[in-house]
Amino acid sequence: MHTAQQQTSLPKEFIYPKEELIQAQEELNEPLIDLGGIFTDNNSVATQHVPMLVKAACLNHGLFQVINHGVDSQLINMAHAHVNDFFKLPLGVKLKAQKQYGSLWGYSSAHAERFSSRLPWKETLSFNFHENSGSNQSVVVDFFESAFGKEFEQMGLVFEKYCKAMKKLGLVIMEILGMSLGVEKSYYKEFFKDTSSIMRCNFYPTCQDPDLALGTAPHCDPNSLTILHQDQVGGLEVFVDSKWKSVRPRPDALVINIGDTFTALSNGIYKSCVHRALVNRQVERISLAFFFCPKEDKIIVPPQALLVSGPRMYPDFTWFDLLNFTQNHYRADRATLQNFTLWSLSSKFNKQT
Ligand SMILES: C=C1C[C@]23C[C@H]1CC[C@H]2[C@]1(C)CCC[C@@](C)(C(=O)O)[C@H]1[C@@H]3C(=O)O
Ligand SMILES: O=C(O)CCC(=O)C(=O)O
Ligand SMILES: [Fe+2]
Repeated sequence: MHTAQQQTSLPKEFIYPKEELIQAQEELNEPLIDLGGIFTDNNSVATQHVPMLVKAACLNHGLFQVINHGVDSQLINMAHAHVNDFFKLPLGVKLKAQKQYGSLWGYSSAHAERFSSRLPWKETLSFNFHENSGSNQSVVVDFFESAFGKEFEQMGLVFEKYCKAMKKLGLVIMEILGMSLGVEKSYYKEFFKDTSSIMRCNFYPTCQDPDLALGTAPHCDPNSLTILHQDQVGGLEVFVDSKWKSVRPRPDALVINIGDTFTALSNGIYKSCVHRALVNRQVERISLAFFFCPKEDKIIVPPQALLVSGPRMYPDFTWFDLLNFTQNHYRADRATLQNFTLWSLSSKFNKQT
């Protein structure tokens, strides 16, 4: 048990073991990648330099930042302003969309509906994003209006636009990732064109004892790619070379990290980034995470070009299977993909016998 436990007013559900709380002493030296001017007239990536930088980061730790990414800075600011206003609303309003056990959508305070220890010091608002072919109906506006009422239409419209911009950028990154791995340029871009993704707004309140709690515990994102915008407070850290390193907030940049599903799609070549978020005593923090995911029923298979030099590292699975694992069987952490692999192999084995 933590020795400081008796001297803190922090509820014990929020206290993490001492060894998980060692703070970063240095900044991550991730590449800051300029996406300005890398496209040809038909919107295709026309430089080898960017894929080379991306490759180095993804072989090493799985995180890089991009600038001149094409997402309107006003849109990002509006998204942050709406999120700030949302989390300042009375609890009763936020609870209109209370996240239910077994669902990913809605408002959650500390994931207390799911877990009872190592609770994260955060509130979250999560919703689904996909583009309905043939329909003008926006899933995002629908979510806000049906959860909170017509007054939330504007927030829904801002986030609809934000998610569309994230999807567009996600597809560009997929092209860059394909080039960097030496596979056919359009392979991953095609694979993800019908993505159904998860948008999550994270709000980290100030914490009376930030040395005992975590905003988000160490984990790899189970999805394929995460595009994150953090405010200027700081708190995001990456585990690399057996040390925690902080990721410097840059207002004009988006943080991109590789998730477990992309690790599987690259046959284990690219690292899913181990990261966490700290909290602090002085100032609350907001981050906007767009979890870029494959369509739920698509089989995750690496391209043939990555299979010539060695065996398959992971079994066939779908995003539906891995998502279900993280929501119903296992709390996502740094070993999700490894444990999912063991679990799915043993459940297939059990089905056969
Ligand atoms: C599929 C998902 C599970 C989580 C939300 C999305 C993508 C990231 C995952 C998460 C953020 C990883 C850390 C643990 C987690 C429980 C959290 O702190 O929010 C994870 C999400 C979740 O299961 O809700
Ligand atoms: O808030 C952050 O900086 C990171 C959040 C995160 O890792 C997540 O939501 O998956
Ligand atoms: Fe994450």
